[in-house]
Amino acid sequence: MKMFKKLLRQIPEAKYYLAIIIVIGSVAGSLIIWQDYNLSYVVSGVFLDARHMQQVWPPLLLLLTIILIRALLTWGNTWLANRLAGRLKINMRARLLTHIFSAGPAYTRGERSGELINTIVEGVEALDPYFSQYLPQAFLSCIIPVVIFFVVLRTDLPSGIILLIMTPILLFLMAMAGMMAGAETKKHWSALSVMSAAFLDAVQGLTTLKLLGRSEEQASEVQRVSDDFRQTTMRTLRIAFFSSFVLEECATISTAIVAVEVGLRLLIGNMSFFTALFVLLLAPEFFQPLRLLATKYHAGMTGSVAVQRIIEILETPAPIDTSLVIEHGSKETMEPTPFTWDTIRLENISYSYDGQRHALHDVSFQIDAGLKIALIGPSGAGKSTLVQILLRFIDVDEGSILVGDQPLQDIERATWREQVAWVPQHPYLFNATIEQNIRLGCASATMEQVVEAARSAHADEFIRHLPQGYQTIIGERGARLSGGEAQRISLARAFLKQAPLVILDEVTSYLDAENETQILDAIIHLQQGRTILVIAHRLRTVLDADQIIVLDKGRLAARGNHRTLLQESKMYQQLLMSYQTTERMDREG
Ligand SMILES: Nc1ncnc2c1ncn2[C@@H]1O[C@H](COP(=O)(O)OP(=O)(O)OP(=O)(O)O)[C@@H](O)[C@H]1O
Repeated sequence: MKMFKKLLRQIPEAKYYLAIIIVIGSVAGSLIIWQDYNLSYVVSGVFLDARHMQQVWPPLLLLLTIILIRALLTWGNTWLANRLAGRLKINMRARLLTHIFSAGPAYTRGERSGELINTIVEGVEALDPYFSQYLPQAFLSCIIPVVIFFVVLRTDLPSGIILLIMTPILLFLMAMAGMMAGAETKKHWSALSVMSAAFLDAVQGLTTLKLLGRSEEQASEVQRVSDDFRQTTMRTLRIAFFSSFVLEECATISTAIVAVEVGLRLLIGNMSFFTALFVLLLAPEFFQPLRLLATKYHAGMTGSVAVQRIIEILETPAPIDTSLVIEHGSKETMEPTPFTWDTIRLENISYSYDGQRHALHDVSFQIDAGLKIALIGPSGAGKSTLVQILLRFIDVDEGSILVGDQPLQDIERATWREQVAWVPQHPYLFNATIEQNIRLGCASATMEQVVEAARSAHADEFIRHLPQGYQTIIGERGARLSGGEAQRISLARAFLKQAPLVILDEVTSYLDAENETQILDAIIHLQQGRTILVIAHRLRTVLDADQIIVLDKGRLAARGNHRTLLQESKMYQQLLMSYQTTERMDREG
């Protein structure tokens, strides 16, 4: 119930839809009493009181009208429920995606992508039967039987008492079924998430697994989790079918008891035929909502587990700004915002992912506009964390970052990100056309500007040789491009964005000579007139830098230019030696 309230808080309009569905459902459900009343009147009038057609014509007409109204109300309710479910799914998927984008890579790195995808696809899908069937039925099961009970009680006290005795037994059985199904559905959901994650891992890591000769082990792991999933599915379905069967039987027996009691009293002349027939018609209707609820129980349980996970994701603290930023993508314009700065000062910043170990500790340095800063350090030194902070995917725990005189945290994320272009080591390319991929740098750019950016990134030539040029679809993650080509598309995005600060994670993987020359050339071109912060992996980049920042185990180990660091920093000397060795090995193949 708590989760349900939280979900309704996320989607307020669902409340109104649900209220209308429940009101219409209650009216349609209650009309059955009137319908049964008229039916009993007509049947007892014709068979026992030998009434003529003219005498029963008005109640018969009324009966047909009620049946028609009920049919219309039920149809309208189904339409409304499906509409609510459809809107809800679209809304929820958008919210989840926006939230995950907003929480940024620091969040997704700590989660299994397969599990997140499962929640966005399957979890949101499970909201459909939950909202359109289970929830309205759960409410109607509380309303309609109560109304029918009071009508039966007023019409015939003994039958009312039988219903009163049978109801707690039925409710107890439902509660038992609910408890068993609840625990099993949770297991079922987590087995589904584990299976989705395992499949995604296996597909994404296919090349690595094949090369290491481990594909069979991974296949048997996938087989194992699939088997787990099959078993939990079977268990959940067994419970669902069994509980549905028990409830069905209990409702049938209860109706039969009322029928026997009414039949006996009718025989001994203790009851009128009209009352007996009316009570007999109402008794199954009393149990009908609960029976229907039992058939929707499984969908309801799956939905409520999915709701829990969805709320958990949505409640993960995320930055206030929910702008959608993909790599260095700016949202709208190429126009520079009226916002200038000449320095970025990092003052004693610290950050920890888990609240225990510092990924960055007490780091201070300054980035002057127009200069090229190289960031170096051994693996795990905190370079990527620093970049994540500057891209505002995470905020510092301690210390401050001043852009000019303004604290970075006070600048709206979207405004700040318009100032920054990010060229990662492994750029993410979407399964879209080349033009659309470059255009992520600036949505409103003209085609000429896109081509110009591609030309500056030395990408135009190879693009023109592709079958459909700029309109070629490049496959998931740019599967149909080489590493160097993907890198040049990413650089074209950065050119298109025209941001004053470029953050660059230099390519380390081996590129062929032509690709390497073109990329280095493009980077040099990109650096002109801009401030550059580069996670350097090449000797030449380090030597070219105006300032070098050396990080080690999250701390600032040294800073200065090449000449001073060579004399003063042992760490720097060691890093230079390791760069030299790597590059020599690369050259020697
Ligand atoms: N999402 C995360 N959750 C928890 N710890 C993390 C996370 N990302 C990084 N870390 C830890 O923070 C520290 C700094 O990592 P970071 O990725 O910033 O280093 P790096 O210098 O970029 O390393 P590399 O050169 O290998 O990419 C490491 O100890 C790493 O294990």
